[in-house]
Amino acid sequence: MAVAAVGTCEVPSSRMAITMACSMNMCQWPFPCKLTPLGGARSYAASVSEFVADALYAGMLLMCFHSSPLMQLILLIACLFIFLLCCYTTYKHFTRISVAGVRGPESSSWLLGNMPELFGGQVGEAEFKWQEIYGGVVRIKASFGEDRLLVTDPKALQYIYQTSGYRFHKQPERIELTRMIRYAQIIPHESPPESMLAGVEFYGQMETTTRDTEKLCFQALERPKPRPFLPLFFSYAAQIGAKWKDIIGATADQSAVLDVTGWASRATLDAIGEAAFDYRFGAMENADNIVGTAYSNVFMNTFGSPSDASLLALSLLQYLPRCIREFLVDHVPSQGLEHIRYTAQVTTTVARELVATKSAALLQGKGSRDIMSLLVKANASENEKTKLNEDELLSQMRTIIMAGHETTANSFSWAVLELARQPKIQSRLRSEIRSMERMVQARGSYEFTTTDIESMPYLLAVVKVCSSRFSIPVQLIQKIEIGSPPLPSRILQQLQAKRYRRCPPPLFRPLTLRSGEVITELPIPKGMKVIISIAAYNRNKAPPPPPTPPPHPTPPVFGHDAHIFKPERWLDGSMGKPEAPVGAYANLLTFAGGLRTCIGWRFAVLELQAFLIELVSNFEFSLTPEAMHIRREACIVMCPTVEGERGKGTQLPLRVSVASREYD
Ligand code: HEM
Repeated sequence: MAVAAVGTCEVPSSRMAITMACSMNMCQWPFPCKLTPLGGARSYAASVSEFVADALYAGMLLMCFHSSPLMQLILLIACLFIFLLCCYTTYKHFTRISVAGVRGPESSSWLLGNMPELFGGQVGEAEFKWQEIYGGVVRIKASFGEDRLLVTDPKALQYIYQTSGYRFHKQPERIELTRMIRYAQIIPHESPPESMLAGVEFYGQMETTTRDTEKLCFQALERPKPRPFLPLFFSYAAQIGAKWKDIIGATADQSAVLDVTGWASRATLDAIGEAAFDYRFGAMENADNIVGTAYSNVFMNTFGSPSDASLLALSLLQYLPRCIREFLVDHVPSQGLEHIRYTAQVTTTVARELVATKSAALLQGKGSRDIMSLLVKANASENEKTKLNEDELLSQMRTIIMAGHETTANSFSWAVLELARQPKIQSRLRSEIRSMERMVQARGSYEFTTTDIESMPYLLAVVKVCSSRFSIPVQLIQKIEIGSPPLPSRILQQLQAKRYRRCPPPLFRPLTLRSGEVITELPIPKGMKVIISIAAYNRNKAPPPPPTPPPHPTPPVFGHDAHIFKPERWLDGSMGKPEAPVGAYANLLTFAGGLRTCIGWRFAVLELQAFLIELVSNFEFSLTPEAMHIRREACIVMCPTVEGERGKGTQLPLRVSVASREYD
């Protein structure tokens, strides 16, 4: 063994032999091998033996050269100390839960790991490939040789989102970026702990508090009666339609190339403003309005096509104390960060105006029931527990605008792109919409109700497949296992009553380790960062786990043809009842799941349905030469860009013409 050879003149050659054996994958060390920072398949054994051998060898040489007995004693103690320290770290290494045995891609860079592949390519490119080769849990490398788990296994995701949702929080470096949108003004009021993990717990607490505020927003979004959103969505879709008809009417061939994403973005900004805050941003009337302009391309500029330097900078953030992290994110001169800071400033100004107006209305007893009015009411509450401070109010507004407008706009754009690529699906959808229109008109109305929409199976299937499974707006979510969660005592009591234990997450599909061993449960160590790939889960082909005896065989996740765009999947009964349901909507992870489910998911789905009904009924979409080269740009929200024209930002140029009603 490496350590046994220490102390003889054979040390260097024995060490070299072990290192060579390891680098040639010949290492006979009985424990799972870990990639060392320098890359290549060198084992942990080699690294430790190399370090111990170097240290002891140097110590012994020094001892030989020093004649003073005191110096020799000190060196002996130092050598002993190093030896014991190495024994301890080796013991810890092999007794703590390790993910080193999980298979994953090699990384060519110790500095950046697999991050450039994950974030530099188009959405899903890397994850689809890794999922196909390695299965539902993949070990990938982050910067400085750090292991991360990329998870797409449904049962492991159930564990992360549902069973142990409180243990998984946002990562510090990602939180910094979220803070730009949401927390910027709240943090100075708190005095959080300094350590990295404690910092995460602090944010965890903040996340828990914020989720309480979100509940309030959720109530406002989920109440269908006081603010009926459907007519509002139809009216904004109709506004787009009217503008398009004007543009098309002025062309010689009665068709025009239009940037569908740009139009959808303006309409969804106005819709969220009116629905959530009872506020008119006026983006549809004025393309140059200040809020719309501030938000335009913000995701693309801030997160799109990250350079190696920015990936490295983002990784380094996690090792810095919180105050330095914040200072850097708030002040570093970078085009992307400056854009997002500007967006936050603009929204804060509008939010302040809004708070003043709503507070005045509340004082006069004219309080409305939109989200902002509910939040302002909570702000004015006598009850210290439910009281919100003004900063939190403003941050909620920023979050809702950011989370609730670009996501839906992009979702709609991807749906329309797929329809342009698949004219048969587009006409079948149009026929269903028009036949429902006739039924609505037959009862003397012009407005679709939610019940009408619910009885349009093809539309429901298209929304599920186009904009949720196939072209997901949010690519991935990163979480960190924080160990004991900072829970409110009420929830802790509930968990204790249920004898809450920490069990390893089970796996839907058994996982083959590097050693060839097959496991059905995978322990996730404390501090481990997991990456939940929404894109890859939504196209998970995993077959049912064996054995699946009749009469109730377990259905696969999305089947062997998961990469094929096929709305019929939801109509022919092939989806079955999922064995491990994960997300809130159609067993998809598009809107996350469990404790972290998007608060606006019903709102978003309804808005998408209304936009599709109105615009597909009236217009025909076809591909342009540029639309043949659309990139699925990975910038938190998946944005469309044109290959070779990424400098122009988000765009989806499609040919739009008025759909004929001749054969109706
Ligand atoms: C197609 C549209 C949408 C998609 C795909 C989507 C997706 C998501 C996802 C995946 C998350 C979880 C993020 C995480 O765990 O870190 C989330 C959170 C959230 N969503 Fe949505 N969402 C959409 C529309 C909306 C709308 C319309 C609203 C508001 C009206 C909204 C408000 C929120 C909020 C407030 C959060 C929590 C943000 C946070 O914790 O930082 N979303 N959404």
